[in-house]
Amino acid sequence: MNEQNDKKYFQDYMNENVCFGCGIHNDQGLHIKSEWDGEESVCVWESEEKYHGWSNLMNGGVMATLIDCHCMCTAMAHAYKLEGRALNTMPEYRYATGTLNVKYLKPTSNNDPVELRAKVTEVKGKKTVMHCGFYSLGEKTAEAEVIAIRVYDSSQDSGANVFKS
Ligand SMILES: CCCCCCCCCCCCCC(=O)SCCNC(=O)CCNC(=O)[C@H](O)C(C)(C)COP(=O)(O)OP(=O)(O)OC[C@H]1O[C@@H](n2cnc3c(N)ncnc32)[C@H](O)[C@@H]1OP(=O)(O)O
Repeated sequence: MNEQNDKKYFQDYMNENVCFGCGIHNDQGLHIKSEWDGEESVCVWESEEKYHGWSNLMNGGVMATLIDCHCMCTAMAHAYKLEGRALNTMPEYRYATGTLNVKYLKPTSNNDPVELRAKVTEVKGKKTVMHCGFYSLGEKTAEAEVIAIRVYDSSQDSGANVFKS
């Protein structure tokens, strides 16, 4: 078996995740894959024709979704890391977007893979603040300030929690 096929990403540990951007259980989704590169989390993603904005440029909403999901998954992985435990351990945490502030700096080509690099800048209680750079051919074409809020903790009663499903 190809070594690449054995590789696991943050999203592979998110049970029951049907999210359009990061869910492994969404057949129509973007299927982003995030992993650590030192203190930063990295996601490389290739566009398809259905995600075009202009014929040669990426759609800005799709870019925002990539940033959003990469950062929510990064917040989750970072929380586990802070607790010194692996992603396949309990309790499970999930994060939702509180704030997503994207600045589009330059047009982004559809034709080449894009790279997202996120870094956690602050953790306070259930809030994780991140900066995310969005790169095309090594050039930064967008950047974002993102705030994730922990909305699910499997060790707590989730009876009335809408984020459980
Ligand atoms: C097992 C499960 C399976 C499912 C897997 C699914 C995985 C899916 C992954 C999907 C990924 C895709 C991603 C998606 O698409 S997620 C979908 C889009 N996002 C939402 O729907 C979120 C809707 N909003 C809410 O539910 C609540 O307002 C949230 C959860 C955001 C806050 O909640 P709550 O009201 O309880 O919070 P708190 O009052 O205790 O405040 C706590 C701290 O947070 C600070 N704060 C509060 N609000 C905001 C804000 N908007 N921006 C910045 N900061 C905010 C606040 O000042 C305080 O900080 P500090 O004062 O202490 O410093």
